[in-house]
Amino acid sequence: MIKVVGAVIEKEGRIFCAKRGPGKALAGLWEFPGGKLEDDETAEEALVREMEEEFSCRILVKEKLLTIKHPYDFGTVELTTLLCELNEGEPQLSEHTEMRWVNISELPELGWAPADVPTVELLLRRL
Ligand SMILES: Nc1nc2c([nH]c(=O)n2[C@H]2C[C@H](O)[C@@H](COP(=O)(O)OP(=O)(O)OP(=O)(O)O)O2)c(=O)[nH]1
Repeated sequence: MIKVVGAVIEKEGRIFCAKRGPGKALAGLWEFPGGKLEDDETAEEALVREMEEEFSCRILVKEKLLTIKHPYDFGTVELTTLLCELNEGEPQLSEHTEMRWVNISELPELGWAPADVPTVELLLRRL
């Protein structure tokens, strides 16, 4: 099981979305930025670390949204999504090809990593 955490960062009704870079699993699909948990790390700690490493910004975790298992051909991912806000700095692009702040109602228009779809649906229901 590959444990992964993703940040649903909200600002004024928009959500921060990132497009996975080339040469990785699920390249070219949109995701909630984050990554794999390291040993002995909580989901919250992993997410704060990943946002600093990949986007050079500091986030504040507000609440857990959901945990879902998704079987891919390379293994099963257990994705936990956490609702967050930006605390310090603006996200800077590094490993991803593109980043966007998207209105919640427009989230379904992006091509999402399959494991992210239940979180997108949850956000739409909470509108
Ligand atoms: N970060 C992230 N990964 C996701 C999401 N949805 C989803 O299926 N995944 C999958 C893609 C990858 O197989 C795995 C996360 O790997 P990653 O490549 O982002 O993690 P990482 O930065 O720790 O990885 P690494 O390249 O250092 O090994 O989870 C999502 O919303 N965010």
